Amino acid sequence: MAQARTAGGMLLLSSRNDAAAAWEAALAEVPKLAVAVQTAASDGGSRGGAVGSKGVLRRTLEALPPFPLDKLLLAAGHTSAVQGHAEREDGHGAELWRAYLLLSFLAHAYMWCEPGPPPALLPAVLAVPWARLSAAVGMPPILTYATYNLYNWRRLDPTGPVQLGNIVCLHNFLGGPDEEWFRLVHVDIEARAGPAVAGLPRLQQAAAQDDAPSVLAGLHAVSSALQQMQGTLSRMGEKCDPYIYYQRVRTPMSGWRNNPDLPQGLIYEGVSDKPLQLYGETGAQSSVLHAFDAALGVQHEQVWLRDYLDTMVAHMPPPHRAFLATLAAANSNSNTTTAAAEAAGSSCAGGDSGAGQGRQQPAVANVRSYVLGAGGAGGGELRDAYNEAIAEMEKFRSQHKAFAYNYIARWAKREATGTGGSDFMPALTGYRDTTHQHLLVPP
Ligand code: HEM
Repeated sequence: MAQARTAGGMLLLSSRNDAAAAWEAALAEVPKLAVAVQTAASDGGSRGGAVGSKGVLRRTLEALPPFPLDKLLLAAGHTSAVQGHAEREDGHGAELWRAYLLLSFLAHAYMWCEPGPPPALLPAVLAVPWARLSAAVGMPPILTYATYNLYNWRRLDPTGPVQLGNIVCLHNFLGGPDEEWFRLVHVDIEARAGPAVAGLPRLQQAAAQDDAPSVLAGLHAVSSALQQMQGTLSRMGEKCDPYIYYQRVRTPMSGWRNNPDLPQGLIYEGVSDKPLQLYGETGAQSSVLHAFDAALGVQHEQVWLRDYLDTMVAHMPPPHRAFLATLAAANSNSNTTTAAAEAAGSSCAGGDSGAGQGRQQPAVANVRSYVLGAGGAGGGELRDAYNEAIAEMEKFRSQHKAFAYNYIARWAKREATGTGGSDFMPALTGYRDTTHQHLLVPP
């Protein structure tokens, strides 16, 4: 997670020039403009709710000065030197990520924060800089889990922990406790998962070295993280009401692929005459469950389930993708391999960012194969620890599926898709059941 980048980036962009300051001001104003639009509509004002109609929010965004993109891209090299950590972590400057977040929020506000059907075209003033920034940071031009959650929070007490009670969001669409809490629960879950995720390469190395105590420790860390994640998820209802979530919180996260409101997709004016179809923001773009799947050798055999998760990986920051590729590569060979750790070179979760640059990597192995092959009493202990981790992952997926039902499916009048565009109830059942099928039975 990259709090420093986002908070620091906000100041950098605002102070760059008047145009940048105008864009930052618009972002801060989104919740106000969204309410103003709705008030006008209910008063019988300018908003009739017809396709393409424009209220004060859309008009304000269209009137923004050209986004100072070229200056930003030119300055990125200089910024990278200043923001050394951000440059190493993402391969791009903090300011570019800040601008990508800003454009993502404003584009989704333009699309979804006025009542009525969404427009079929995103105007060039938003579409062109958004598309160019997306390319610059290696992400798709759509709101992602990274911009919605991972780079969108700060601590109240900067010396305190990253946990509910000490974190707040930087930006909102409509605002209010339900939206804020929904997002912060995700951030807390990422923080609970972080240490175990960071330990996964070491777990695969321990398997390669036949270091059973370290494999046990790594598996216990995964179980413990998943238990804590369930604890946080169980708190969702404290401040995020299912009905408010369904009616208000979820809409701005939506995309334009497999979305009945935009069946053709969305035209990005000045970018492409053909509509683009892209999935919206979803927890499926968090690397945590993907990483646990990869490290424990959980494979989603059904093509449609696997394809969806693979597509979600393309919505993650490049270092997260590389980290997942590294973990998965260890599974392609049931013997040890060093190539795996060289595949991508850096970790999303605090790993050595200098990895893969000419240094020989420690051998890694498929953890599931290692546990399967371990005999004797030690083998039983390893199998129990592996099964506990799988069982906790199944519990998390089960609990999460219940939330998806309570917060979406039970309110939906027509067949609902998730904000990430999936046919989610069968999909979430499939992910849970596949996890269960990976429990090892005693020989
Ligand atoms: C009220 C709370 C939540 C709801 C309603 C919800 C809804 C959904 C839906 C509908 C999907 C299917 C993909 C899509 O089309 O969007 C999904 C997938 C997913 N969500 Fe959530 N989600 C919630 C909270 C969370 C949280 C807190 C996390 C933690 C990171 C999370 C992680 C995931 C993951 C990992 C997937 C992919 C499926 C899997 O690997 O099992 N979700 N979610």
